[in-house]
Amino acid sequence: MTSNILIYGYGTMAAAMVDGWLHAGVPADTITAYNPRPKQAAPGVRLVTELPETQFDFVVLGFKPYMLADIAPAMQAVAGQGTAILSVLAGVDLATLRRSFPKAGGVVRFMPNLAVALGKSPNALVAEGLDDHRRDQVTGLAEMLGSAEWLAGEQQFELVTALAGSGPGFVYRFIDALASGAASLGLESAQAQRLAVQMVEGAAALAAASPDAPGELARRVASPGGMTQKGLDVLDKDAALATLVERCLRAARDRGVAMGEEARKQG
Ligand SMILES: NC(=O)C1=CN([C@@H]2O[C@H](COP(=O)(O)OP(=O)(O)OC[C@H]3O[C@@H](n4cnc5c(N)ncnc54)[C@H](OP(=O)(O)O)[C@@H]3O)[C@@H](O)[C@H]2O)C=CC1
Ligand SMILES: O=C(O)[C@@H]1CCC=N1
Repeated sequence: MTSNILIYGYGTMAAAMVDGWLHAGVPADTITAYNPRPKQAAPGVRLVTELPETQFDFVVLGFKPYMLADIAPAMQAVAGQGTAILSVLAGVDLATLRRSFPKAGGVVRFMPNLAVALGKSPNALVAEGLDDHRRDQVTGLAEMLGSAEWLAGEQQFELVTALAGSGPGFVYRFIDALASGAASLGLESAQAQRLAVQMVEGAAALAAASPDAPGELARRVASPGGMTQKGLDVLDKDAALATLVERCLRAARDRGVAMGEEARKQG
């Protein structure tokens, strides 16, 4: 792919996407990163602190959602008819993006997670105004970072963001809880953390490779009358874990809806 890409706001998420694209073979000299303050960019990537005056094929919005209304006016020069806007901004809907970039060729909500750096992120996508060629290119850019998960509509985008975008944060909490629980029960803490991380990596790889659902895999781990079932009984009592996780996803989703509302009012 020879398209040129502007990263607008080179923070944690955008830098991880750049790492993923470089790892997948995107030439570094096709990527320009704009950040208002100087930063170390990935090798070969041009980092600028003044916005270039040229137009780009893709512009990735990598700043915080609440900044959109202040930033968009200054961006019109880089986002013309030939530009697709790729927004990772949590909560910000297509209509707000469209209003913010009326001259752009199309707008895309592109929701990744930090595993993009390893090419292992599910990437949720919805778009407006893209022609078929651009849509194929967006699919290709997403697949380089993991997978391209086009959604039929935008209604559940905040829930998908809570699950697949925020999700690593929730899994890290669970890994932490496993490690600190084992440490409280007597295991050396660095060893507990190592074991917890490797166990989750293997368990996720097995779930990804298996045709069976996670529930069935859990059943297989739990030998009848054995240890695992006793542990699962604790998680399952009064649907404790399921209830907690649903509350967690609802809270994250509702915050996304609220952030989108704020961006809509400002825009
Ligand atoms: N972190 C994650 O896992 C995920 C994040 N997202 C989304 O990614 C976006 C960025 O989040 P994240 O990377 O975590 O946050 P960061 O704070 O790491 O990144 C924000 C970036 O925006 C830059 N910035 C600040 N002001 C401006 C400006 N006026 N113009 C251009 N850039 C500016 C910051 O520069 P400086 O550091 O110099 O202030 C920084 O590089 C958010 O919209 C979030 O919703 C989506 C999915 C997952
Ligand atoms: O916490 C956030 O708002 C962003 C969206 C998904 C992950 N991080």
